[in-house]
Amino acid sequence: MNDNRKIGNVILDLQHISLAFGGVKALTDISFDVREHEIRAIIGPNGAGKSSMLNVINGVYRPQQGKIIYRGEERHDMNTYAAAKSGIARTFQNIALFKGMTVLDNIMTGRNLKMQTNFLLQAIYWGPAQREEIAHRKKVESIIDFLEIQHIRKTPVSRLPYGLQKRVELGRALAAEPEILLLDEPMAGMNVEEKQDMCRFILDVNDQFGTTIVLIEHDMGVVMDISDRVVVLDYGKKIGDGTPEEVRSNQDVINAYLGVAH
Ligand SMILES: Nc1ncnc2c1ncn2[C@@H]1O[C@H](COP(=O)(O)OP(=O)(O)OP(=O)(O)O)[C@@H](O)[C@H]1O
Repeated sequence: MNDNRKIGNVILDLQHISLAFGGVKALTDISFDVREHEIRAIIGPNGAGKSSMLNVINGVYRPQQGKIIYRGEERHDMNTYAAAKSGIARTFQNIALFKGMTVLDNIMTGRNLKMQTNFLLQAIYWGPAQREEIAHRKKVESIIDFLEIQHIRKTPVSRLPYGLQKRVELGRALAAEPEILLLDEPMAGMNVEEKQDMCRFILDVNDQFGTTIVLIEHDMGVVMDISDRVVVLDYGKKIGDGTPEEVRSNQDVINAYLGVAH
């Protein structure tokens, strides 16, 4: 096992998070933490609040109650830009790529936050801007190699099968060199072979780059196989939290998945 894989201290601590949309309580008093380098899954039946939780973490929604401690500091006034700038990248349930652009250019857009020179500076100081561009290209090419998509680097995304589009989306998130990678249903709609590939890449990202991963996934086999710890939501409340074995034997979790009335 690679040294990067050693699970470290708490990097993200969510304390008593509550979020409501008008009268709909999407999240009620949810607390859990995420440790450095771990793979942390959020599971739960439809409408349980999983996406809302991810949206709170990356600043799309601001909870009405609760605290978010990231790297030891309480986060205030978070928005998606600030979250991305602070090292939190994400992929979406529905692919959000520029369909007409090539794989290479899509992944390059993931470097935006890392770019120092703006357009004016690029015009005046062509040399440094060009050096920066070369460095970004190198990074993007290394991600393309890592994800084994060299053969499609110049292909427009719209021409790719679904599984490969999901891989490109992962590539774009990785281009930001995130500390925490949020994956919203990374295997949704995939066939068995595509799922196996995606599992391998997620484990490799975690292992080789040491990236902390928080993922929502409906495929229980996958979740139990690759996660270090799992938090379970149901109707916006936390009903379980622990290792896959602990969660699997938790009666509240079993009831929620079997649809037992509360
Ligand atoms: N923008 C919104 N406006 C109003 N209600 C919302 C909004 N987003 C989510 N909700 C509601 O909050 C609750 C939790 O939804 P959320 O999408 O977080 O669940 P989920 O566990 O991700 O579900 P799924 O597995 O179906 O994607 C649901 O009742 C949903 O209808």
